[in-house]
Amino acid sequence: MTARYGHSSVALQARQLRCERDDRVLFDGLDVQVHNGDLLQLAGPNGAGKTTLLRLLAGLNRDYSGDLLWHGQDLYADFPAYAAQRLYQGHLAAIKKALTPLENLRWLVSSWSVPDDALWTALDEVELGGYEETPCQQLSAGQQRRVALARLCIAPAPLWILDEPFTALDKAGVQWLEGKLQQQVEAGGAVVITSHHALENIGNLQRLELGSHKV
Ligand SMILES: Nc1ncnc2c1ncn2[C@@H]1O[C@H](COP(=O)(O)OP(=O)(O)OP(=O)(O)O)[C@@H](O)[C@H]1O
Repeated sequence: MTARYGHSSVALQARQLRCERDDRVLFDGLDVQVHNGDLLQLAGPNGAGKTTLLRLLAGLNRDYSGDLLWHGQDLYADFPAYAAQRLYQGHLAAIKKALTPLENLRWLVSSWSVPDDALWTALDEVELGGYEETPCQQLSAGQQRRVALARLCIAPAPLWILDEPFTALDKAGVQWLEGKLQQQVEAGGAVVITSHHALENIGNLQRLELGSHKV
């Protein structure tokens, strides 16, 4: 199929990355390469540094040494341009509970020009048809997660950085999300993900095990 996001070059790269937390070295000398069309799963025990690494890669934390590059350029050389290319979903759904799914989604995709009818279609795709204008505090945990994930349907970001996105999803939701990940890599997009969910069925899977560094 034609790759929406271009040929298979190195998209995101970490070189000799080091990060410490409270005098504990989480990783040191870490080299990571994510190509267009790759799905990189970060693995490792609780506290190994998976979320920390995702936040570094997303540009949400600058407490590191080493290099972080997006298509060969430092992440911070033109950070707004990088931020518009990557979609970050933290381990919490991180939606505003007083707002409706429609209002949340409008805010979540505000970096991109997404017409309102696409928001309705996305909410329908995540089985929230009929709940579009219900305050999110009245939705279940899985439905709230679906609100956050609905942006995967519409945000034209070539890089997805996802922290435990399967949390709270039911079987149908898990299948839907697996399908979205597959579509993203087939379209030449890249995904970096932490998940305890098996992702072996998705193409171009790579795994990076964290947690080998001691104090
Ligand atoms: N803001 C912070 N300040 C100090 N220490 C932190 C901070 N954030 C994380 N840590 C520490 O860094 C280590 C790595 O945390 P992190 O959340 O990256 O691990 P993780 O691999 O994602 O774990 P889990 O599987 O439990 O989600 C932990 O020991 C944690 O206590």
